[in-house]
Amino acid sequence: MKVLVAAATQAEVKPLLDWLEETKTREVEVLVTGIGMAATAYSLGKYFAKNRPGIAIQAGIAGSFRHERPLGEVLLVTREIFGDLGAEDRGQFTDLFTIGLWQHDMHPFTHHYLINPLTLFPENLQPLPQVTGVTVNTVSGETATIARLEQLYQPDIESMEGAAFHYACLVEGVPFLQLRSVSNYVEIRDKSKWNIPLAVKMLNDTLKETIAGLTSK
Ligand SMILES: O=C(O)c1cccc(C(=O)CC[C@H]2O[C@@H](n3cnc4c(=O)[nH]cnc43)[C@H](O)[C@@H]2O)c1
Repeated sequence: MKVLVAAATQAEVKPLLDWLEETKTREVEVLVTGIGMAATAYSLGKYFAKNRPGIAIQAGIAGSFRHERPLGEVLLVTREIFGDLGAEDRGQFTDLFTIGLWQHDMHPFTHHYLINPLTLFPENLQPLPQVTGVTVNTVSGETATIARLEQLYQPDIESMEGAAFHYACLVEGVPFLQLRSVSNYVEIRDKSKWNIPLAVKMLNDTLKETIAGLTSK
């Protein structure tokens, strides 16, 4: 089966790239989409216009709203939402559903979430915690922003690409998985507390296992 791995940056999937080279795995294509929703949507749209993978896997690091989740933990994001697409109305954020520009159950949304139906689930994938992701253009670092996102959407993690990936795969009918490892907590910004090397290592260990199962390596 042809597997697409989409990542925002090459650094997030470098161990996987090295392993694919070592094992001479040919069924896997890695697409470095760039950071953010616009770059991800453009890159995936262009890719799907010419290619039809059996499964697409988005792999990346993320911030966790849940402080009980240890840094480095790998999560399967099964529900996504756009976190800052809307309008400000007298100091209050209102999303496109509440404004009425989008309907809650319009395709590909299910009650305003982008839900992975998990039509293809690799047998060897360890039972990872299934979580909800919110996707934003700006990494949240203010108490008011964090409280707003938690109150509106009850997210477990935050990324800058997840919802764009779910949207593209759902519209194209491509089975998909979003794997994220926790590199930091969503809190008042302190980059010294992030652990990107650990998150990248754990993410890539899970990615290799998943791909080995899909390609019988
Ligand atoms: O140095 C920075 O300020 C910085 C900010 C965001 C991301 C990075 C990266 O190096 C990785 C890019 C990737 O990371 C995801 N990410 C990680 N933590 C968060 C978060 O708390 N909120 C949103 N996104 C996060 C994101 O998907 C980026 O594409 C460096």
